[in-house]
Amino acid sequence: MDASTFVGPSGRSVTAVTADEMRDIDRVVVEEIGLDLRRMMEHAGRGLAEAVLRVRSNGRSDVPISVLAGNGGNGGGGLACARHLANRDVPVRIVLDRAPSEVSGVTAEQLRILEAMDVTIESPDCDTDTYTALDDLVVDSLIGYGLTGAPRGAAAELIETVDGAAETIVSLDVPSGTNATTGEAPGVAVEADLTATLALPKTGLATVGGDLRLVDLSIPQVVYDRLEIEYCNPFGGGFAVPLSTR
Ligand SMILES: NC(=O)C1=CN([C@@H]2O[C@H](COP(=O)(O)OP(=O)(O)OC[C@H]3O[C@@H](n4cnc5c(N)ncnc54)[C@H](O)[C@@H]3O)[C@@H](O)[C@H]2O)[C@@H](O)CC1
Ligand SMILES: [K+]
Repeated sequence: MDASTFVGPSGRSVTAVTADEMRDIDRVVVEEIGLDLRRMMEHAGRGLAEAVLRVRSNGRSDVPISVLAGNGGNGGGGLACARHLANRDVPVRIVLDRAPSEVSGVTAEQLRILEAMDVTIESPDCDTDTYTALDDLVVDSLIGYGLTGAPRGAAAELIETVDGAAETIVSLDVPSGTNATTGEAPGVAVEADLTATLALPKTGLATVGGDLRLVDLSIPQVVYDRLEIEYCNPFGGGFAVPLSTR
């Protein structure tokens, strides 16, 4: 992928990375720098919430929000976002692609916080009609760069439902069902109006529709230097920037 495909507001090129390169970045950040997933997930959740609130303030200021969440890092970022929304009295509910008891790791920690806040949490064992009646504004955090093969099970059902039901979809990192490296969809995929992608754009986003926003995870320059990935802080004095493609 041509490194100049993505352009920040200053007109400067922003390097795109494959899923494998992003995994390498995550590994160096965690293992060599000590910036752990919990911390980065908080940045992801806040950046996503800020993007969602911008969309909602743009003529949709009273609309409730459904946050679709999977069990991985992508779902955890969506759950952290939901906390910020609930803290601002935005009517928000969580729609999981599995039972709450099957959510694990750091993502389960995010879920426990929402349970303690009494945020509504639905899962496939809920009443079917309720489960699939999504709100007009949907946050898609089912699957990120960890997609393997065509979406299956409840995740696939939710992707199909959201594409038909929601007026506006904001996806985290990549639209769920889209291969982050190639942009191809091996099965159903979310059609996002806006994708809030994390740290650096993923190469596959070059061929995906909708607007694009880059959210800072606070990954230091040294990480990119160690991996010989060209990086010049694209955020300026802020923490998120719109990206365009060329
Ligand atoms: N620096 C980072 O690494 C951070 C990453 N975050 C997010 O975490 C994501 C990566 O996390 P993970 O590696 O846990 O992976 P993902 O969360 O992208 O995907 C794993 C989840 O997707 C499900 N899944 C994968 N393929 C599926 C299929 N075909 N059908 C149904 N379900 C499927 C898996 O069961 C699992 O629940 C990134 O895309 C990013 O959005 C952020 O939340 C936090 C910071
Ligand atoms: K997603």
